[in-house]
Amino acid sequence: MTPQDQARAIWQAGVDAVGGYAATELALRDSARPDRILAVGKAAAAMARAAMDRFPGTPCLVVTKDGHGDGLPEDIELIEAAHPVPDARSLAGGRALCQAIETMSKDSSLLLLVSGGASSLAEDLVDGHDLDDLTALNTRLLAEGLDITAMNAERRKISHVKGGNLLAGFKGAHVDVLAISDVPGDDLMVIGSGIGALPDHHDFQAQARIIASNAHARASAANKAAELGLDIVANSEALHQDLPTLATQVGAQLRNMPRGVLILGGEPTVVLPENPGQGGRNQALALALAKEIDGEAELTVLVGGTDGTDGPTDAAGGIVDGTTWTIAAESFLTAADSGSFLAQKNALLMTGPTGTNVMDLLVAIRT
Ligand SMILES: Nc1ncnc2c1ncn2[C@@H]1O[C@H](COP(=O)(O)OP(=O)(O)OP(=O)(O)O)[C@@H](O)[C@H]1O
Ligand SMILES: O=C(O)[C@H](O)CO
Repeated sequence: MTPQDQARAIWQAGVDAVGGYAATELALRDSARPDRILAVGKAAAAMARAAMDRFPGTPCLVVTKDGHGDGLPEDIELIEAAHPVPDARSLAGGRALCQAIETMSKDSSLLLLVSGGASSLAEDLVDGHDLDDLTALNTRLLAEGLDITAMNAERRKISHVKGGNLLAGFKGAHVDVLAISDVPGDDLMVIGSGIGALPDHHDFQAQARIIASNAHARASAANKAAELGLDIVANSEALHQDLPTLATQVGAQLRNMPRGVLILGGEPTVVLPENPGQGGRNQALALALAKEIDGEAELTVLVGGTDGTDGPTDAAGGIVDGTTWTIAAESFLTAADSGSFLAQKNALLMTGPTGTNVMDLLVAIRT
């Protein structure tokens, strides 16, 4: 196995361990049949499939990202919408979720399946705001280098579904919320801007559980590395700063690491130029790290979004080594066009939607 194959296998083991289907299936093992299933987020289709296999025939609505609902059975109602910047279908998704909840009867029970991406995919705006405001807000937030906690605090301010507002409309008896976390601290008020958060005051019985997270993925990635006979040099959720700072820090860590595997999770923040090129956080970090490890023949670094789609691209991330960087790469890095450079070098990580979303995962190997 080449170091590149090993890095791919370790990353994939991490992602597989937090698959939306398996995590939901496990979580529902002892649950009673709900009257309605609603699923929203990038992992919504996988989570809904598991719920429908467990409770066939239950009315089910999935609101997910374009292409992420492919192949869903016809008895599941599907709304696909834009991500990371919402579109009119996001408003349709938000309204459909609200309507589904508001029409539930007094003694009914709801299963709500939440995963990251929901902030963009489902929205119902408070009075005085329209789609133009929504897209402008999101475009600005995505370019400003804010972390997800700060970004989602802004998104909640104009939303009728976020911050516990969706479940505030539930007049039934019981709600079970299962969430896959793609935020630091696994806070339900931040995942999807709190679309699955419980309102401050409610009369229904409620259970809310985080069923998969970045920590789960990293633990399984580390198990895979051990299985491959590699030493774990470090395993932590450390990717939470702005990209240039992180590239410098992780770059130094990589240059100094002994033989073995380094596993890092998290979500770097990115400040974008006015007209960004083709890329995403993971591709940008991979390319910035290629510069840091230029000439280090024993190092291979894979950086990938666990959802399988990095920024507004089809790639999940990038895989680089000590030979990837060239002088020409500098202008791609500056123009936020890392994807174009990595594509030329055949260094893109392509997985397609993975059925989960637990932030980003970096796997570095020194042979
Ligand atoms: N050309 C680019 N180069 C680098 N980063 C980019 C580029 N275009 C967009 N981004 C970044 O991609 C991120 C949004 O895309 P992505 O879907 O991967 O994020 P996400 O955090 O996984 O979304 P969510 O949290 O809603 O699931 C933002 O951080 C944005 O700044
Ligand atoms: O949708 C969102 O807000 C992010 O993915 C965090 O959950």
